[in-house]
Amino acid sequence: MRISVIGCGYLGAVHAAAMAELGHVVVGVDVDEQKIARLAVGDPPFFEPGLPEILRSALGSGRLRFSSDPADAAGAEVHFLAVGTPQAAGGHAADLRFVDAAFDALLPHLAPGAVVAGKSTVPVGTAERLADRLAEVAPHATLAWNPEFLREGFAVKDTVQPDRLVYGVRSPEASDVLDRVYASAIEAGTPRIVTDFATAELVKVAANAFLATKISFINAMAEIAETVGADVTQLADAIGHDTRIGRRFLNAGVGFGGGCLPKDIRAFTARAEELGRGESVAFLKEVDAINLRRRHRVVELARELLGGSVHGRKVAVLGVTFKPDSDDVRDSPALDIAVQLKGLGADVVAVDPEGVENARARHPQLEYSTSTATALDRADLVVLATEWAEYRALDPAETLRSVAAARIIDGRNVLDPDAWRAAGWTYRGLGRP
Ligand SMILES: NC(=O)c1ccc[n+]([C@@H]2O[C@H](COP(=O)([O-])OP(=O)(O)OC[C@H]3O[C@@H](n4cnc5c(N)ncnc54)[C@H](O)[C@@H]3O)[C@@H](O)[C@H]2O)c1
Ligand SMILES: O=c1ccn([C@@H]2O[C@H](COP(=O)(O)OP(=O)(O)O[C@H]3O[C@H](CO)[C@@H](O)[C@H](O)[C@H]3O)[C@@H](O)[C@H]2O)c(=O)[nH]1
Repeated sequence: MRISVIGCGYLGAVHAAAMAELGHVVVGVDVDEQKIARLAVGDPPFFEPGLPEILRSALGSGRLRFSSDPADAAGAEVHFLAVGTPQAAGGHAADLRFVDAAFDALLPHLAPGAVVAGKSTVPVGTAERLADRLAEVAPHATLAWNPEFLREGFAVKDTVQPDRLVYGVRSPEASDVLDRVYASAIEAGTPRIVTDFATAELVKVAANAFLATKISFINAMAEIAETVGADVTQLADAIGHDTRIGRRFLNAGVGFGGGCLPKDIRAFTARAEELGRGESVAFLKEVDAINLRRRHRVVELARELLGGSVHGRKVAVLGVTFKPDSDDVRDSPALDIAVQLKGLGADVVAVDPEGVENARARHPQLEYSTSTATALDRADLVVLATEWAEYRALDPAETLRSVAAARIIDGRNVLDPDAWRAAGWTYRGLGRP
């Protein structure tokens, strides 16, 4: 099939390359010419495992190209909208300017029968508004909403083998077109839910709200565990054995960040308030508040371990990305902690295998390194903030030789407290003794 993908960021670039790998003929369109130039030569502008390989393979096959001109999307049977929907400046609602601009730019290029399939995460009601506009301006085309559930770090696998497909449609024809796009996943047994626009939009934000709530639930338990000397990791293991609860997304620590969960729960709350249903999701404000408290808790612990003040003390912050295997620093708890410590006068050196460039662009006031050894050298305190494999694998005895003082805060509860204490470290986790 001929496909266009409008917006080639973390979602769109992977979607475009994966669709071409599956045999479709794809054009990726983005307003960012630098991004397009890099993608066109097989050099992804961000880190995502497996993306360079499928990108180069798809470009080599001749089935994938990139453009900054929306006119190049003309002729596609399906146009996926994958532009950003960030938190609006000064508020909590989603900023839909990019969706509207991309949609408007696409309108003159829609062939008869074309399907415009929204992938971006949007407030409920957006699809209906866009469908009404389409009916006025390009009645020969159809709108569908096809939310995306990929996780960064696993984006290629999640795109090719999604857990489920959700189509918000108004006609069986639009659903049939999407079935042809996803034929290989459907043949492999991927469940598919065909529904209306509002349900499709809500499925996406409900899924992220649930995941965020699960994380904040366990972090709330961590707060209680800290108070009574209990161990939240054992608590999570124990409740996670109940298959109704499940162990996944019960890792207590510095909390959730990224370009999705934080902004999506805030936008959901803002939209529910607009609809006069703010009370239905009022708990999401608490989910957000618990999440942000965990970052402050690390800063508090740092002060405590350094005798009341971090001023002038060297703190090695291990990790700046919001999760491992990504270079994404949007709303990253790790970076926020580094910034807060720096704001209190600490001599912070932040280290990360992939995220330093993005972090520096946002917070140039911090000192960065890509070398763990440099960061650890004569540190008064080590904060493990993002659980990259190389930080999880640190050897306590060897690490001890680099630092000025053996103090560590394990912000992700991934180290073995006994091993670190046995090597002479003052170890503090979050919600574990
Ligand atoms: N990142 C994820 O893991 C993920 C997963 C599922 C859903 N989503 C949702 O997908 C959407 C995109 O997220 P992202 O993380 O890829 O964002 P991103 O910021 O990485 O990418 C958005 C891209 O859209 C481009 N763009 C903006 N205006 C444009 C226009 N008028 N025409 C063409 N391109 C334009 C930008 O230049 C940018 O490259 C958001 O709604 C997000 O919530 C993201
Ligand atoms: O037990 C856990 C699990 C995750 N996290 C944190 O939660 C955040 C989000 O993690 P994850 O969901 O794996 O990353 P994303 O790539 O942001 O993916 C989420 O957001 C995407 C964008 O909407 C959705 O498509 C995905 O389904 C949804 O998982 C990260 O900061 C993690 O460190 C925890 O603190 N504890």
